[in-house]
Amino acid sequence: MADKIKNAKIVFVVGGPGSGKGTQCEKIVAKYGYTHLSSGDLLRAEVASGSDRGKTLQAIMQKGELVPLDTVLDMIKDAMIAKADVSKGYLIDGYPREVKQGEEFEKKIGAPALLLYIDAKGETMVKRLMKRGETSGRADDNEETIKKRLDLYYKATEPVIAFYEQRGIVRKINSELPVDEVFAIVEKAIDELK
Ligand SMILES: Nc1ccn([C@H]2C[C@H](O)[C@@H](COP(=O)(O)OP(=O)(O)OP(=O)(O)O)O2)c(=O)n1
Ligand SMILES: Nc1nc2c(ncn2[C@@H]2O[C@H](COP(=O)(O)OP(=O)(O)O)[C@@H](O)[C@H]2O)c(=O)[nH]1
Ligand SMILES: [Mg+2]
Repeated sequence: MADKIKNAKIVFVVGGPGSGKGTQCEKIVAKYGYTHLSSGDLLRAEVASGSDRGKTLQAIMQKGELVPLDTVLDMIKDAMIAKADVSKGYLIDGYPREVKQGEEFEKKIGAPALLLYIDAKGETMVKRLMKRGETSGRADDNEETIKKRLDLYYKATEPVIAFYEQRGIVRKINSELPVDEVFAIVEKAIDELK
């Protein structure tokens, strides 16, 4: 089964909470027909299902912590296989969150061709998340959890970017700009892949 996705084009989309990963991914899907897999959305779907596993996940996410690596990776892999026949490429949004997650992904699935580093200032991310929290209904879009998510991002996820920079596949995207200007930079990075 996993053979089906062995040669797939894989793009990691990494950035802090509220940096604009999901927003840019939607635009990439519209223009390039890639399959968008947000690890956070997959986890939230499991929570919404009301399963026992979902209940455990909910508690972890509400604290702003990371769920066990294997749980997320299995979900991503299953979702990738389900789309293998129609996918032009995969946007893996919000993963890897730590270097170990990247290493395991490569062992079980394959290597990324590109890492889009969606970069915004800490204060920008907090502002965006507080605004999103007014309507998102997300249990983790509150001031206390946002602070923990940001701290964990700087501690665990920024090293992921350094790790892939050595491989020359990181494109840093300034997401302080308006959405369409950010996308213009994203387009260049995706076009280079062809
Ligand atoms: N690989 C992952 C992805 C997510 N999570 C957990 C911890 C996160 O705090 C929560 C929500 O993930 P999101 O990617 O949705 O959250 P972010 O805050 O990073 O980004 P966004 O603003 O896109 O929701 O799920 C995790 O443990 N491991
Ligand atoms: N000004 C501005 N706002 C953005 C941009 N990208 C996202 N936002 C806003 O920031 C919030 C978080 O964006 P989202 O895509 O959910 O970020 P993610 O957490 O990285 O997936 C959303 O409510 C967006 O409206 C951008 O490039 N510029
Ligand atoms: Mg998102």
